Amino acid sequence: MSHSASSSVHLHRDMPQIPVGILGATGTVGQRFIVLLSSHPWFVIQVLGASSRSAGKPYKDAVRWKQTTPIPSSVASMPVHDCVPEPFKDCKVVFSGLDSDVAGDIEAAFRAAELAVFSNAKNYRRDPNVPLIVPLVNPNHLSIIPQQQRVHLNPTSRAPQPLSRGFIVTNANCSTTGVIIPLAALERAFGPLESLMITTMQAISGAGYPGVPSLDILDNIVPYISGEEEKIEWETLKILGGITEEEIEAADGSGKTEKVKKFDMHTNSPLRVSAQCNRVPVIDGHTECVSVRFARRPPPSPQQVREALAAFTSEAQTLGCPSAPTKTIVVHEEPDRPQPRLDRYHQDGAGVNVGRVRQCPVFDVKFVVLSNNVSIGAATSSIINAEVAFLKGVVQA
Ligand SMILES: NC(=O)C1=CN([C@@H]2O[C@H](COP(=O)(O)OP(=O)(O)OC[C@H]3O[C@@H](n4cnc5c(N)ncnc54)[C@H](OP(=O)(O)O)[C@@H]3O)[C@@H](O)[C@H]2O)C=CC1
Ligand SMILES: N[C@@H](CC(=O)OP(=O)(O)O)C(=O)O
Repeated sequence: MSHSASSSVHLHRDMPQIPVGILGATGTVGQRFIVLLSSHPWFVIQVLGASSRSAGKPYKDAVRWKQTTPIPSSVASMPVHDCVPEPFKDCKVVFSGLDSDVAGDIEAAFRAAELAVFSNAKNYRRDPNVPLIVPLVNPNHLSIIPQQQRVHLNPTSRAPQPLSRGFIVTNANCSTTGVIIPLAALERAFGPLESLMITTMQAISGAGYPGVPSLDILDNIVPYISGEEEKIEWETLKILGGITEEEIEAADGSGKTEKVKKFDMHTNSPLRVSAQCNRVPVIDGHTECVSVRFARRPPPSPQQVREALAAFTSEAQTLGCPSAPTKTIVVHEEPDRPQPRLDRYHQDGAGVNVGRVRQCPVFDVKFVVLSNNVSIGAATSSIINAEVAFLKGVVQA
């Protein structure tokens, strides 16, 4: 596929071809899945799903294709199915780009049918047993999956039995994803963060297709995106927090104890986050202005921050995930970068761009982040999450 494939795929040349399905295959995120997966070294698109408006049609007739490359010939004539588990039963992984109005019930039905679901939708991000993973930051949160499988029993077995293969993994909101990668790099280098102020300028593709009416967004900025600020403020705590383990009394009345994992939501080092979100007339690429105060005093200098960002590597990269960017964070020195039109397709949109790192007279440092909302902000994250799951043996090839 892209950028990093040449450097890492050879490490996993023996990986068998893995059948995958896509839910919401006709949407903005679904189309990005099609483009990325059609040249993936391991994953092979086997089944496509969308609404009843699309089901029964060949993909090329169901989709309003908005990508800059043609529909891959391998999927153009594939039939679109309803989003029910049966046609997907042989898929090792199901990627979901479903509208959140319907993702909740559909993804739960797929999990119950023992399918591994990697979702972009917001529905299960707050679930205490579902990992919320930005693959360049916290793939270690996959360790909650056995607990999720114990809680959601297999409905087809006679005696109550945990799921053995079905689970849901979510990725984060696209603005959370862009900003959390440099923040994780700073925490790793300089210890806990104390306060964050984040102002976003979000692309219209974030609202799906057809999205925001042209008469609202041309020559304009809309200073409101429903639910977005709360998502950034809350998701940041779940992703940057670790997982704790507690011994509690087992619910079966036997008097035995059991270990229960919990997301710690950054409770040991309280982090205050304030986000303000704006929709701007850019097609792809979310820009975010960030000010950070560190807990440790004295704080790092802007130069130390630049060096720490540039040096940051993710576990996904060291594991050899073929879709992980070679450079997780590109640090720009030019005074007027990053810019969406110039920087959003660098590394196929799999990494993030940071620039304008400088002293903040109110907090400690401030900088600008640019991330591709439909790539690392959506489909690319799900794909890397699935790659990590295979490399860690969470999903068997
Ligand atoms: N766009 C972005 O940048 C990001 C989006 N997300 C999230 O990803 C998900 C998809 O977003 P996006 O691609 O923008 O949305 P779109 O509106 O572009 O696509 C929605 C998809 O869901 C399908 N769908 C709608 N209703 C049903 C139904 N009743 N049953 C089955 N399928 C249905 C549509 O199929 P059909 O064509 O047949 O109607 C389509 O394939 C959302 O949950 C969104 O919040 C997350 C991060 C970033
Ligand atoms: N709300 C984001 C895109 C999105 O769908 O977010 P979420 O996956 O958190 O619902 C935007 O409009 O740019």
